[in-house]
Amino acid sequence: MKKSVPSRLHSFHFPRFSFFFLFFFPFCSLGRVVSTRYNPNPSPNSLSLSLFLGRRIFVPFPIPYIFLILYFIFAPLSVVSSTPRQRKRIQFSQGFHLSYFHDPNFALIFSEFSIPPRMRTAMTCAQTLNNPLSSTNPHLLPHKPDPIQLTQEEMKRVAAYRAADMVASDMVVGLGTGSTAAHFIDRLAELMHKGSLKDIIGIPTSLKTEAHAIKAGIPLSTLKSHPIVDISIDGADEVDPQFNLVKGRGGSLFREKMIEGASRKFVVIVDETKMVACLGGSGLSVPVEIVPFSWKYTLSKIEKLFKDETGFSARLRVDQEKPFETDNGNYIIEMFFEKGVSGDLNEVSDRLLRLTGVIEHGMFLDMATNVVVAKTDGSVIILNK
Ligand SMILES: O=C(CO)[C@H](O)[C@H](O)COP(=O)(O)O
Repeated sequence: MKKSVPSRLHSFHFPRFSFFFLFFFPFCSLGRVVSTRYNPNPSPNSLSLSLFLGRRIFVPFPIPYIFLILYFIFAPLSVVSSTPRQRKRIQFSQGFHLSYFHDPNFALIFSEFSIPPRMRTAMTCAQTLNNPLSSTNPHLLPHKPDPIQLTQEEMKRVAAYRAADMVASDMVVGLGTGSTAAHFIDRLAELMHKGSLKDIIGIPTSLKTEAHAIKAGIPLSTLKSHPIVDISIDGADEVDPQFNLVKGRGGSLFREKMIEGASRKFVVIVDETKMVACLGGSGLSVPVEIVPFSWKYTLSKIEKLFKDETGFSARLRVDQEKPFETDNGNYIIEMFFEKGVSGDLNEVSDRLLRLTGVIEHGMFLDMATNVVVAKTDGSVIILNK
């Protein structure tokens, strides 16, 4: 059992001066009785010993009664608190407890009602400090809960849910691919089923997303039927300060770039770990989709293009010892930049796209209109172009 710390704030110790009332009452009241018997104009301070004289006790003089009342309130308590006795304690839930004594003269005697330490601390702080958290006295501080630390998955969900608020009824919505976009699809479906969003049409950016959206009950269409997309919401692997992105580590960069490029608004949803100073700066791959035919030729062309880039390397993406295939039946070349992609990104993009065999690359330049960034503390920042 925790030892409670005595404090004026959390426990009330009854005064120890009740004996004063015990003795003073008879002197006062009987002084009045005696004086009325022997003296037609009695003084209230006359001394008498006849404490229990029936009717005569009801003298119209208030002071003895006040002392009597005070005595009955304080005497038992002061006796207890001034006499060393074994204290008993009843523990209630939530940390409250009641201490008491069993005294032969006064039976059960209430002694102390104690407030739980956590409430006590809060009270202490509330009384002594304007802002308890700014106190320099650690003993007065309430227990500071650890700051929220979201996992990366939780951050992805936070960003996705926030972005779902940007969708309105009757919109054609580009549905991204990846784990962050998957949270968005779940949320979108939830809002549609609740009736908060009506008449949504989704355009999936991959076969995986298509399957997910069908399962979630989102009506789907294609870019052919809906060439203008109101809003696309998708994750990214990297976001630089100009909202340029690296996408496609999930392998869906071609369809993503097409659908997101056809969108009035392209909202990128990321956790804060995806924010980089320059593309490729995370040290992870920048993907390029290429045709499978003579892929080694295309790989060698890419290597030649970046031969002056220190620490550059490129390789074919493999999945279970076989070349990874995109939804379009193509391969992916993964490019690695030791210090990020240098030079003019548009120029780098153009040179890459001119290489025979290259279909598309994962640098999404000047496409995103908004970036929703979830932070580990649970807050969300929305960056608008
Ligand atoms: O571009 C993508 C798929 O092609 C993804 O959006 C990107 O890889 C981010 O994925 P995740 O949300 O799982 O981190």
